[in-house]
This record gives sequence, C-alpha cells and structure tokens, in this order.
Amino acid sequence: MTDPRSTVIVNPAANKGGAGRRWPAICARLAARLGDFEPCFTTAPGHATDLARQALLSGSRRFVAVGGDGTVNEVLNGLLDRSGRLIEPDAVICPIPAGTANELNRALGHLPDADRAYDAAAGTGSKAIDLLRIRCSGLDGRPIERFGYLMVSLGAAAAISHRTSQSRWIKKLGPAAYLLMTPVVTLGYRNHSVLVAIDGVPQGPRRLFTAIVANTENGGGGMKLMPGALFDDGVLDLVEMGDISRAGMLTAIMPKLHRGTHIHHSKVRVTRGRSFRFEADVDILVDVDGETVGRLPLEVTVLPLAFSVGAAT
Ligand SMILES: Nc1ncnc2c1ncn2[C@@H]1O[C@H](COP(=O)(O)OP(=O)(O)OP(=O)(O)O)[C@@H](O)[C@H]1O
Repeated sequence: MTDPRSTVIVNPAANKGGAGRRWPAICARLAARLGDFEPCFTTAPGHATDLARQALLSGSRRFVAVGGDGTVNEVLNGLLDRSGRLIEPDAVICPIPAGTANELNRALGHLPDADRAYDAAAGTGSKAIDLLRIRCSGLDGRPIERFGYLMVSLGAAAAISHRTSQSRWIKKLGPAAYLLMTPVVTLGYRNHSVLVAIDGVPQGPRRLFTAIVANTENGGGGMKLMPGALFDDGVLDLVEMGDISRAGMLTAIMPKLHRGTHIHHSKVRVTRGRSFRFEADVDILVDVDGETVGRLPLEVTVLPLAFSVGAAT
C-alpha cells in the first residue's frame, strides 16, 4: 500500500454478492490509484465495524469502504466513541460504490461512473458532514444507540427497506428493487397515530404513513425524498407523509418521489430541526441508512459536522 495510513474494507456480500463478483474490477481501479494494497474482507454483518476499529487503533486514518451504505455505516460506527465523537479526529471515510443504492456516493456527486469516488479514496482531501445519533428500541426490545449519516425512516418507508433487504431475489435488481417494493408494501400498510416532538416541542399526535428524518436529499435508490436537505448545514429535515389513502399514496405521492415534487402535496409536511422524538403505542419499524435497526420510541439528534468523508481535490 502506498499510504500505510489507508485501509480498504470490502463487503463482498453487498449488492447481494455483486460486490464480490465485481471485486477484481474494483480492485484494479483502486490499485491504479493506490498502488499495491491488502484489502480486508468482511465475513459477516457487523464485521466492518471491528475491522475499522482495529485498523484505526493500528494507525489507519483513511478508510476506503467498498460496499453500499450499510458497509459505510458499519465502518463509521467503528470510528466513533460511544458519544458519537470520532476517536481520531482526522479519520476519513472514502465510500466506493459497490452496494445496491450507494446513497452517500450519490449525495457526494460520485455517481454514476464513480471516478471521483476512486480519486477521493486515493487523495488527501476531505469534507466534514453532519452525523445522526439514533436512540430507539432494538429489534430484541432493548434500547439501542446507533449513528448514521443518510436518513432515519419510520413506518412504511422503513417497512419497504426491510422487505427489500429480506428478499433473496429482489435486491439483485439494484435501485429498482426499492421502486418495486414500494407499491407492494403500500397496499398492505396502515397509517398509525404517532406523537411527534421537534426540538423538544410536542407537535401532538399525527396519523402517519411514514416519516423520514433526512440528512441528504436522496434516498431509497435515487429518489429525491427530501429536496433541499444538506448534509453539512447542522440541521435535519423531517418529511412526514400524513393520513393519505393507499390509492392517494400510489397515484399522488409515489410517482413524484423521484423528482421530489411530493413535498407540495397537502398531506406532506416538511419541517426542520436538530432533534426529533417519535412515540406510538403500536409496533412501528425504524430504519437507519437502509438497515432495519428497531422500533419506536425513537429519538434522532444531529451532531453537526461530526465526521469526514473523502473528497476529490
Ligand atoms: N461477509 C458478509 N456476509 C454477509 N453479509 C455481510 C457480510 N459483510 C457485511 N454484510 C452485511 O451486508 C449487508 C449489506 O451491505 P450494504 O448495505 O453495504 O449493501 P447493499 O444493501 O447492497 O447496499 P445499499 O445499502 O447501498 O443499498 C450489511 O447489512 C452488512 O452487515
């Protein structure tokens, strides 16, 4: 490896194994910029967190994460302490798109050809972005704390992500997987009453189809879920899709998600804040950066400019 302070972490299982199949080509593109290097391959979910932490403790500072957003999220969690602070403030994550949605790369303007992602991995530039701290009830019912960087969704959007990741074949379709799963979940989903508080101010109960707390404007495989959200402004954008019929969702909202024009619908509410709390007395799933992590009650807080990503210089 040209730079001993760089570590390449590869999730061969990303994109349902597509990352592993594409690895020779990805490796060649990296090697053309980095020189010889020894990649670390993950062997199980969560392994990227351990690999990143070990490499950090051994002196690495630039973490090339080959995979999708789940892989980047795991690497990120290996670089943070329990309060969400970078253990080493000069640690930088360089995402190489090899997953299904690759939303961080999209937000960074690295898609579609990804040359800029590879250049950033080999360079020294970086850009600070906001971090999300998430506290909710874990899938086993115990409280959990996670950190993310894209978006936290609850309700139908979390159910769509969950069903997509559970399907053996549908994820092979790439970003279209989320698009196909959206009407399937919508047709079976019921709106629920959720207590929402923004920056500590109760907003009262709201009947929600879904809500998304967004750091970036894109999500779900290239949809513009929260137009105008900026990942370096120190605030988060909340989009709530209210008490809309299933037919209304499918005809008046879904077709507009790609262009972001759904936010003009009368049942869609957009607000901004630094902390959000959601409670309900029914079982509502929570998703962080495309991974199902638990259920309500949920608290999301922004930690402004708390970590850095590689930027081509
Ligand atoms: N060796 C492995 N075997 C099986 N699963 C793994 C392995 N390494 C990591 N994982 C898991 O693979 C999952 C998917 O990874 P990732 O999110 O990066 O890809 P993706 O879902 O295809 O892309 P995206 O999140 O961009 O849509 C993660 O939940 C991660 O925990």
